Amino acid sequence: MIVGLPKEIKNNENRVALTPGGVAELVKHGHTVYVQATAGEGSGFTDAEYTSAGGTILPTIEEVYNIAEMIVKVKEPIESEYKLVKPNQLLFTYFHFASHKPLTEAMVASKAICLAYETVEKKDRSLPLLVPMSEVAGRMAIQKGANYLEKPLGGRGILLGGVAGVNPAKVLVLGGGIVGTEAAKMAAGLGADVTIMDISLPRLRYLSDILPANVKTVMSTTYNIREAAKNADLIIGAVLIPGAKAPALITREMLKDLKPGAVLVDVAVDQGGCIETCKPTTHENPTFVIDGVIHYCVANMPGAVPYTSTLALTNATLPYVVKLANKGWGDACREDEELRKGLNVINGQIVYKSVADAFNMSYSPVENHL
Ligand SMILES: NC(=O)C1=CN([C@@H]2O[C@H](COP(=O)(O)OP(=O)(O)OC[C@H]3O[C@@H](n4cnc5c(N)ncnc54)[C@H](O)[C@@H]3O)[C@@H](O)[C@H]2O)C=CC1
Ligand SMILES: CC(=O)C(=O)O
Ligand SMILES: [Mg+2]
Repeated sequence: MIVGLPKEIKNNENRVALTPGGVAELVKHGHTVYVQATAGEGSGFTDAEYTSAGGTILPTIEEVYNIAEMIVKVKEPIESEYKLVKPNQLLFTYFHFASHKPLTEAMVASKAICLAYETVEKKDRSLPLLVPMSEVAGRMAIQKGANYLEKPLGGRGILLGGVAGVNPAKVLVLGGGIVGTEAAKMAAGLGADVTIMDISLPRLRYLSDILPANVKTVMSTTYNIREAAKNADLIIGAVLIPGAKAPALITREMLKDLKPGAVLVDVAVDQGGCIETCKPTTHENPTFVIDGVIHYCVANMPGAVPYTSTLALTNATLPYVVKLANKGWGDACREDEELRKGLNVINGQIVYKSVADAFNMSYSPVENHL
């Protein structure tokens, strides 16, 4: 198969979807890989390394999209890329469709095959291609939150861990999945007073077992969220309903009861956010303030730490990339239920129910296309 590796063009997105090692693996299986010039630069990989791994460098993004049967990316195509996507071309990347109608409409119109990293799902319901980036973003959320709590950046001026004789900051984590667990661990490690909420009692039991004593587990209900939010210095949004738009757990109306200078980090922003006032921001301009509360809503947080994120992401994606290249998307998805769950758009039809539901668009079960 002819595989294309474009350079990411989202704001401050420094990751790349294949390392030179990944290219070598595809070449070993008989595939041809075209790499856009400087695609790996942000992650520390030179064009020469891709060439010696067996890849061919192309100067422009247009040439890469034009020649490739499968495009392997990190982030969803942005507007300038929509016109480059071809009918029957396979795109394997994060899409987060349910939070972005224009992207959904553009990919439907393109008649391409969109296989989304974030909905590839194992039998145990875990999301193997989301996990590594959620680990990164969960850990980063506390670094960012601690930073924006500093007075010169507009925050309350409280140190997460406090010091001897002074109370630590209160951190509220909404959602106890991968992002939430990593955030709670980091905040606890810094000595904060942490509360983590989830709607799953078995998950809360597990978290209560593994997390240290300065993390309390609490059932996620509107009442409990409202009470905990009033006292929180830092709130992390980390809920997910796979493929669907996130529920608004912190509403516009709750903001007036929050502490002035409190910080909200809505990691779930890529699925629309679980804080009603959240809208996507960029690494260049990451925050905005409403009612005296700082909002940090960067939709590609791991893009800022590409030396960690590119390796973590490609460790997880490469086996699936090789399988798709070896078998083609049809056979690969027929045989492999995990990959089949990743199919969101096929040839002009939405085949993932919660994406269709998010926009009241028509839905066509994936089985009709395999
Ligand atoms: N902004 C960024 O750069 C990044 C964003 N993300 C996003 O972070 C979000 C979370 O991802 P993961 O932790 O991997 O998901 P996950 O599936 O591991 O965890 C989500 C948790 O939310 C819980 N949940 C669902 N509804 C809830 C409610 N009403 N109240 C409390 N908990 C609720 C679920 O029970 C589950 O435990 C996703 O939207 C993901 O795309 C992930 C990585 C990077
Ligand atoms: C998961 C995701 O959206 C990211 O890593 O940017
Ligand atoms: Mg994202």
